[in-house]
Amino acid sequence: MDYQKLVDEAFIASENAYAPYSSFKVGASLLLTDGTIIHGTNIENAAYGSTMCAERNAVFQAYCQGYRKSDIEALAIVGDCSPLISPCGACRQVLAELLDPYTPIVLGCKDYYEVTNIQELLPRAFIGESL
Ligand SMILES: O=c1ccn([C@H]2C[C@H](O)[C@@H](CO)O2)c(=O)[nH]1
Ligand SMILES: [Zn+2]
Repeated sequence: MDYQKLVDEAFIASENAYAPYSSFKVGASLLLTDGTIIHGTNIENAAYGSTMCAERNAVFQAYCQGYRKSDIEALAIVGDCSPLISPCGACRQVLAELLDPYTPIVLGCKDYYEVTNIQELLPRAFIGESL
């Protein structure tokens, strides 16, 4: 899999970020098994808590289009930060439910990336099977 291409796609996505409050533009890109790439960006709000993160927007968009976790090959998340962006707790909780545990998650910045997964980012997650 071409992780660098997915990182590049996430940076393209970040150009559409709506981040007037933090000025911190985040981009996400999802590669699906049928080759489709879905973008997400952070969308902020004057009521700060109503902000939505880039990676949740991307995964929610995939689900809105009818895709499910088995259709998701990889997720990239990028931001202009050093060394790497790190998804917030709310996103980790959502990704634990909507991605397979070992689906590659690529965390990127301008010239460096690392590949992880949600099992590593949120071990022992609370998931629906616990209910
Ligand atoms: O993984 C992350 C981390 C932060 N943000 C956004 C939320 C907010 O708009 C801005 C600053 O926290 O960055 C994301 O979209 N994804
Ligand atoms: Zn988040």
